[in-house]
Amino acid sequence: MLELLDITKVYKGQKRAVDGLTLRLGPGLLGLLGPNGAGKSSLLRIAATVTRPTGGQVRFDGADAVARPGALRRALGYLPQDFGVYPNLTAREFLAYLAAVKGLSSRSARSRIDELLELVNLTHAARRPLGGFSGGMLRRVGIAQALLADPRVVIVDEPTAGLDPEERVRFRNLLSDLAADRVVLLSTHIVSDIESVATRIAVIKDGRVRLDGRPEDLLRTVAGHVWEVVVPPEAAAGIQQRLLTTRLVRTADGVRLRVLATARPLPDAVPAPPDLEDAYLGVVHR
Ligand SMILES: Nc1ncnc2c1ncn2[C@@H]1O[C@H](COP(=O)(O)OP(=O)(O)OP(=O)(O)O)[C@@H](O)[C@H]1O
Repeated sequence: MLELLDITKVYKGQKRAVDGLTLRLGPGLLGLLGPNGAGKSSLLRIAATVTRPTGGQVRFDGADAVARPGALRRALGYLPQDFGVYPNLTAREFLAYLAAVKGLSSRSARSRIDELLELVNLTHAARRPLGGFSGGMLRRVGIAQALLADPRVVIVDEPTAGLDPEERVRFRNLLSDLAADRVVLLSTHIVSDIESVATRIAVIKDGRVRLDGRPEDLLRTVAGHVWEVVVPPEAAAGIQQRLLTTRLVRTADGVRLRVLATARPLPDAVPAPPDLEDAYLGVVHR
């Protein structure tokens, strides 16, 4: 449905932010996972037709969405990373304004806005100016505006930044529901944001796809390579320098390290079942 084909993006005087990247998206939630600066936001801005790629094609239902972005824009809900609001408008006024921009009739906008305010848990704050909203509340307004026109394609850039744990869970579930019959593309550098909801994960680094598959494909890349070991606190730093450490927990007995290694890295190390965090770090540092 939405195809990003051999996309490159070069900003003036910079290295390639996106470097020949291809993703073909159908219904489901694709989690775009990558460290800071990997090129996630650049790619999402291109997919949302906000920025033009330096090279490559964006195709929506087979048609060129760079030359003629109208069809994709009408089908799109987009939450950019740096989402801005008008501080003097109330949540309801702001959403009504954006609904008008998107061409929704005022009657259907009104009921849709009620529904969305409820969905993002902001009904109680609907009549308050956005200037007084917390970061998490503003993020939820951003999510609501992305869903205004009942989009077929939902693109959200680091949507859980600033949300508290309860809001994160709520939001994960919401996106998972949406993805049942829509294209949902979500970028994050936090593995737990997409754990258990992504049907597909693309790990990107330096503007390239390092792995693209189901969560179980990602897990398979480190099967048999995850180890846990408890070491005295004074030994932990040295091991961390030598081995890729995916977790460190201080316990009463010492420091419990989780490390990636192709063979048993220390005599006391025991094998552990891999999780997505191990697999992601393994792919990024490979
Ligand atoms: N408008 C811009 N002008 C110049 N360089 C840019 C611009 N936007 C991004 N870059 C550069 O492109 C590279 C990729 O950035 P991008 O924001 O796409 O990555 P990201 O994976 O989204 O990272 P983050 O999670 O930090 O937002 C970085 O080196 C960044 O400095």
